[in-house]
Amino acid sequence: MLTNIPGYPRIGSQRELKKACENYWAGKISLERLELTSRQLRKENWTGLQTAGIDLIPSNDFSWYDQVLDMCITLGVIPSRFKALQQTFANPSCPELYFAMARGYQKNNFDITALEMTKWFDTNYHYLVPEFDATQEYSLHQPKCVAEFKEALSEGIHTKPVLIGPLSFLLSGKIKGDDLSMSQLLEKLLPVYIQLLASLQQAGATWIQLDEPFLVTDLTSEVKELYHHAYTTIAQALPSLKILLTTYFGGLEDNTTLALELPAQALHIDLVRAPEQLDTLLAALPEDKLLSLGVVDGRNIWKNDYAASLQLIRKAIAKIGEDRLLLGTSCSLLHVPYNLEDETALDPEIRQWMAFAKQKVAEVTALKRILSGDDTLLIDNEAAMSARKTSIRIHRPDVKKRLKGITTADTQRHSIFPHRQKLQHSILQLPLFPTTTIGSFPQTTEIRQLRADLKKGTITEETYQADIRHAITETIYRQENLGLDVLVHGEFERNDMVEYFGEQLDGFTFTQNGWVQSYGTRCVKPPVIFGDVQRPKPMTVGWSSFAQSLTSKPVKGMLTGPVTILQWSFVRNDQPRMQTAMQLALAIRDEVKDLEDAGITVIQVDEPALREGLPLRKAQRSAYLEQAVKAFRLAVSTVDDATQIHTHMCYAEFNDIIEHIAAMDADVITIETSRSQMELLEAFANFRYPNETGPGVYDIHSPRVPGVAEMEALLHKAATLLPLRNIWVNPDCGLKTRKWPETELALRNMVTAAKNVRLAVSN
Ligand SMILES: CN1c2c(nc(N)[nH]c2=O)NC[C@@H]1CNc1ccc(C(=O)N[C@@H](CCC(=O)N[C@@H](CCC(=O)N[C@@H](CCC(=O)O)C(=O)O)C(=O)O)C(=O)O)cc1
Ligand SMILES: N[C@@H](CCS)C(=O)O
Ligand SMILES: [Zn+2]
Repeated sequence: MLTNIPGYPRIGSQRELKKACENYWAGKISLERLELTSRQLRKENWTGLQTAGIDLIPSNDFSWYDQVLDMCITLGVIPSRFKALQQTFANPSCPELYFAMARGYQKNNFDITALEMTKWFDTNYHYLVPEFDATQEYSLHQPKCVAEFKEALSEGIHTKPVLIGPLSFLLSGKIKGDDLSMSQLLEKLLPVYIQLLASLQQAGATWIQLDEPFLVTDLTSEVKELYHHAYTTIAQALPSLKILLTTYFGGLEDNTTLALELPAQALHIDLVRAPEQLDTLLAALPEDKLLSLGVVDGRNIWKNDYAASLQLIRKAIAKIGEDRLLLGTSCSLLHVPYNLEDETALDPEIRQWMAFAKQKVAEVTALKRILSGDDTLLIDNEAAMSARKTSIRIHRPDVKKRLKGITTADTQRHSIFPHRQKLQHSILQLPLFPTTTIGSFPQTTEIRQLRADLKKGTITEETYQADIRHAITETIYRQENLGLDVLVHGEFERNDMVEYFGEQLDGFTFTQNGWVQSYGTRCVKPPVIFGDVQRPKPMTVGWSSFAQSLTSKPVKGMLTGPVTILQWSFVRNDQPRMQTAMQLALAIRDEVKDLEDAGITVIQVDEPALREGLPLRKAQRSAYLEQAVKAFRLAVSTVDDATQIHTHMCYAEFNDIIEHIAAMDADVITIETSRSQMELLEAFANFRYPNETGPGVYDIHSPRVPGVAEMEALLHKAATLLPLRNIWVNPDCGLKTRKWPETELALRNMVTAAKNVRLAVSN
């Protein structure tokens, strides 16, 4: 039985890659230095996996920014707006084009927007969306997967190159224009894929992993046909290729036959998300196919329950024999932190229930050793499992009792929206097209350093608080000078919009170095929910009240919603997720009430991850959405009609969930729309969404400063889609990743654009 890891984290155990890339962008280090760090990180991963005893060690799971973008560059899927830049930087080893596609490019007389970015399935990882159009001609460009395979070989390590499979690549992208069908596109891409696979084979690769996570989603018959066509064509062109067709994040369900019919030598399945699929697969597996069992959870940080895993593995052995089985993690370990050994401050009781990437790899090999008779490993594991089940740290009867007592009235505002809107307009007295921001302002090195100093003990809590108050004061004045209508305090006291709340709630613990890549060089440190959640005391009221005391303009209270806290944490797996979400909702509800009592008239409860949590299968979606909406409503419905509730969402498509967005009944929703040129707003228009809406007018992921005319045009477009009195003006998302100069310029342009549009509509 071979052991198989579908992918490993790449940011570096001490975030070395993040630092190297950011220093390269800032001109502080050379390309050679960035490449050196990258090579060191790859080598560390490969040797670590080899030492652990893994047979199928992934390569090409490394990326400077994103693996989907890597594939775009490799196959030449480059939007026409980058062509001139491509010619300017003709040297293939120059990463200027690569980073420009990721981050936009606004220098040397170029002004090019980045590729759109969106969620990778139901994860907090974001990928860059490939743009396909009829004019593109595809060909192989700098195939990094070949280079990395050879690099590993030169280190004496034979790896398994990992590529996104042709259909998942195609389905993760957007076809621009009506003159290119999916099948035409596939016809153009396939020869280049084949050429790429042939190059890998020529370089000596044996197993090649093709990731096809779309196989766990609902597929049309056209797409199923394309799957057949693509894989048959590849197999005919390269009959000796050993393809490990890899699925994850769910079960194959109605795509089981399809997945088994595709000519691949092995199929990887996720038995953490969908253990029930094992029986079907074992019964239907063709005799010449191998099955890779993903039994160790690649999406969470809990220790593997060996007894449960062994039951699945033994069943598979009994049916098809050890030789036809591979054993591994459910998906790439990209979604978990590197190494639990680095966590010296974790409570030892909770720590013994956990496993990070390095420990998960060890779990895979341990399972194999137990199968060959090493029972000691099993005994330790059983002790950890039973300690967790019986720990008194987990259960709080008062929380469970409060949850049981929730009534429908607790999830409903007192009056319907039109009544609330009238009241709020008369109190807030805002102009048409009111301007606001989404909450965070630049988290400068100085602000982050303050927190680092506080942690190290080199400054006192008093100094920290005074310096944060100073940052808030400056930011309130900056916003007043810019002429914004509804202000924010800037979120300077927060390391992260979820971790900050996790640190203050009971039932959570948090790590020192549990970083996980979110997009590009941006990482998050998800807190860990291990038990019943409760708010011991107010979390944000002091900062919000202070900010409000500085100005006569409304300052939005700023909270993270229950579904987003759930989605961006590592969640306990001993009760249904939605039960945890409702506990979180009660904690946020208490905070909302305290903010209102403190005189905050506008309160924003962010739910950017509401869509991320959507089940991948349509049949399970409405149940999830009903519960998610209920959790949001429970969190906010405690307020009076006069208090304006905002919510915010980014990285979301709204077409298929718009009725649930409406059911959230937030007085104002701000959304990310600029990268898609307001395309996302059409869902709101088609549904005649009744409440107020702030479609983002500029992309905050890029340092690029949008011009007044550009934002004005977007607002005019919004005005054709929504009632004028309902439109707010704001960026796509928070500004924490930006620098102050570009932020001020962009916001000044945004306020001018709003003023121009006000004038235009009043004439
Ligand atoms: C809105 N988004 C978020 C998502 N998920 C979250 N959990 N949070 C989000 O905000 N998902 C969707 C999007 C993804 N977007 C982002 C945007 C920005 C970041 C980001 O900026 N990440 C930071 C790390 C943030 C943080 O926790 N900072 C801490 C520690 C900072 C640090 O590195 N300190 C240094 C010392 C100080 C220094 O020299 O700078 C150190 O420890 O070495 C803090 O501020 O205290 C990032 O840099 O990646 C993430 C997702
Ligand atoms: N209030 C948060 C929302 C991010 S999705 C921010 O502004 O950063
Ligand atoms: Zn956002």
